[in-house]
Amino acid sequence: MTDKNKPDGAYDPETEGAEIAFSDKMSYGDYLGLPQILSAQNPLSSAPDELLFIIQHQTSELWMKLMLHELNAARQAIADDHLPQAMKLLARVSRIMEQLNSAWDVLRTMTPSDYTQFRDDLGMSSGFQSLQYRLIEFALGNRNLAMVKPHEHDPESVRRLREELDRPSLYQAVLSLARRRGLDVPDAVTASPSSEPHQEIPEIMAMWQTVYHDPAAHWALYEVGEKLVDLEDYFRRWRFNHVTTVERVIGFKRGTGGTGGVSYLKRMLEVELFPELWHVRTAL
Ligand code: HEM
Ligand SMILES: N[C@@H](CC(=O)c1ccccc1NC=O)C(=O)O
Repeated sequence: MTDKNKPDGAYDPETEGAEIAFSDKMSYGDYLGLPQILSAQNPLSSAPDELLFIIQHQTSELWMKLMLHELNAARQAIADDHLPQAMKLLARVSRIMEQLNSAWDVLRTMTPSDYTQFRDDLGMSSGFQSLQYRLIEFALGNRNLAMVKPHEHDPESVRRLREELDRPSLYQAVLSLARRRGLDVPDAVTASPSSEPHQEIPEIMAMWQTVYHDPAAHWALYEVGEKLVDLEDYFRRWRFNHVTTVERVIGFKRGTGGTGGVSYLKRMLEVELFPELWHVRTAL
């Protein structure tokens, strides 16, 4: 731009020393891969709200990517007995869940009339087929081999899901920690990675009772236990926000993924990731 085009007093980045020549240097957009990210919104209809719908899902998937990264790091830190690091990472996971939960407030502004303009274009695609969501559930301990099936068209997704099922869940990592700290955890609970949802086990309930009866004597486990309750609390809020938004937008229609829709999502509200940590409260 020539000087005569510059209004008096306007900020001139060049004279202030700001770099302006990026043909041979890495710029903001280069580093962040923005050309790829910002060209990945491809609405199938001319409905005004389809862009909202796409961006809502894409941003959720980005936060889920970070959540998986932090959850895996937390699980490793627990296995390595690096408790302060694990606590920091789990606190971050809860903040990420808060981001995911707040995002529903944007999508809630979409009415049934807005959504029905493009719902048919979605075909049979559905969040039910979200690989990262399933990996998160598996990592936390809500494991179910049947949920791998919708990914069978994609060998890389199946590989990642199976790899996850071959690792101890976050909850199993915590229970192994409890055993290392001298608490009574039956061998069978942590002997091999589980491929089924965790069911309440009386011995684990007794173990948490010991911890919660005397927090000072078992401080590390007490802190980890509360972090898990925090995490599940946020997770439940996500499920609740989802089912409420779904009922608001499609009522009791079947889902595009083929489930009963709201009836399926309500059933998922009953899932308990860390059942003993909730049930121990009644016994205190
Ligand atoms: C208007 C918005 C939405 C509607 C109407 C909707 C509807 C549904 C329905 C009916 C299901 C059950 C599966 C099926 O049969 O399709 C489902 C599952 C799912 N949706 Fe959504 N959804 C919406 C937004 C979102 C958003 C923003 C996300 C974030 C990524 C999301 C993620 C998921 C996931 C992960 C599942 C599987 C849940 C599970 O198996 O427990 N959905 N959705
Ligand atoms: N299952 C939704 C469709 C839906 O919401 C969706 C479709 C494609 C990609 C992500 C979606 N989000 C959550 O399920 C429905 O039945 O309307």
